[in-house]
Amino acid sequence: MSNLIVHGGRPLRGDIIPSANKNAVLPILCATLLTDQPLRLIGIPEITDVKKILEIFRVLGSEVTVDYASGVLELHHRDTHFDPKLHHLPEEMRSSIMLVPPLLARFGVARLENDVKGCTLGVREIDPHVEVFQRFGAQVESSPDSLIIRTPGRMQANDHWLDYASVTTTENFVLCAASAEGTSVLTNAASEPHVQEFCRFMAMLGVQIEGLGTSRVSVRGGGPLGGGEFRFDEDFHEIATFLAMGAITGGQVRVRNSAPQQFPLIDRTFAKFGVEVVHENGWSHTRQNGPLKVVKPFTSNILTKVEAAPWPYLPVDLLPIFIALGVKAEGNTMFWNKIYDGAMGWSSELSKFGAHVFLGDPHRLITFGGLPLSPASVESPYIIRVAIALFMVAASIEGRSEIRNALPIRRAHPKFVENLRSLGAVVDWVEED
Ligand SMILES: CC(=O)N[C@H]1[C@@H](OP(=O)(O)OP(=O)(O)OC[C@H]2O[C@@H](n3ccc(=O)[nH]c3=O)[C@H](O)[C@@H]2O)O[C@H](CO)[C@@H](O)[C@@H]1O
Ligand SMILES: C=C(OP(=O)(O)O)C(=O)O
Repeated sequence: MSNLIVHGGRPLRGDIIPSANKNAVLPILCATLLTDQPLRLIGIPEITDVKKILEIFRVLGSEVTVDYASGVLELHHRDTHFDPKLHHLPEEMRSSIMLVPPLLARFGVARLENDVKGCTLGVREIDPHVEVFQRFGAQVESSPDSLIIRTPGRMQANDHWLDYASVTTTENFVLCAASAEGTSVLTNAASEPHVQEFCRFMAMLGVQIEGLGTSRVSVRGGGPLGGGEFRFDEDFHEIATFLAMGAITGGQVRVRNSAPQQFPLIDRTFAKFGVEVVHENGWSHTRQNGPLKVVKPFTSNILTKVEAAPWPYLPVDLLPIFIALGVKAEGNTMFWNKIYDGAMGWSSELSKFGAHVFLGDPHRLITFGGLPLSPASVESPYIIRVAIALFMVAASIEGRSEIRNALPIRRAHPKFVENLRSLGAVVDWVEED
């Protein structure tokens, strides 16, 4: 087990250059397998999920050259082969599911392990994915530990309407549609910034996509796919996270941010805790007047509310970070996770710091913030952003705290501890058997 030890109570200050967004990088890595032409990806982050995907590419015989220091990845899937009896896709990460369409397109068969659930946020359905594969002509067979998916011939273009705007199902639809002859249209498509970034990569490969950033995406596929060079965008999760680190510790962190147009709702959410986010000259920083305080709504008898749902709502992966601010800010806030049914169970860990939180139902949590907090040893579930939120609370409290099982952070944030140290944090990884 990897634990984070932090000696908190120090205001964090300084500049951060954010890394790429794991949830853009991973579908893009999966998509590279569609083409046998050489590719150069710039800004590849050194995170465990990336390493797992690159490892399976090597096992499949692809050429992989990566230099994390310069952030350059060269990929060439020329002599790549796949055998479902021999090759297992990476487990404990959601993105493996997006290797299925390229495997189908190139080898007519894919095998998906059962554990592609990723963070333990509650139900992570695979049925919407299976429906997409079937609509494109795939046959899906269930075995005790995996699914075997086969396409008897070429995938067939089709139209589909999702039950809900699922991020990875939208990406899987685009991946299937890229290989299917003709135009396929997806309605109720997800439109998160990482979905848009992924679609821009697909366009670079030669796929024609319309409706980027909307809930109806049209994909013209079946043509030859090329190679090329692609530079990853900055990760809005990491930008918001480091801004919040500054705010919760009473410091001020400046983060490079080339896409402030993605931030209006994120900024308004910070403002609910008395934190102003300022975007200028390609950078963002926070400003606050004294300790954090929940801003009361004008409507009488309701709580200040933070609602997370598919984009353009507040991204659900940012909710734990704002819950940390809610614990610290004087006043009461209701946090509403409209997506996951099991993403709030960790709230009992917050009480170990002396925080008062109330889990009304699996989707709704109320923080009664601003109480005196003391350092503690807390245990993170396998949820990246929760390990970070627990760290944030700990960093705001004077004394030694421990976040046990904080390893999921390494799935998404390269140099997390190094970045924190550059801001003045006293923090270390400690390994435990
Ligand atoms: C690799 C990757 O990109 N992972 C992200 C992706 O996961 P992922 O694509 O798995 O998330 P989905 O959008 O499919 O949603 C996850 C689950 O939430 C439930 N659900 C979702 C939306 C909805 O309107 N109704 C509903 O019930 C379903 O049970 C679904 O299985 O999107 C999630 C939601 O932004 C993020 O937390 C994950 O970080
Ligand atoms: C939940 C996340 O990732 P995954 O879907 O891969 O578990 C996340 O990035 O916060």
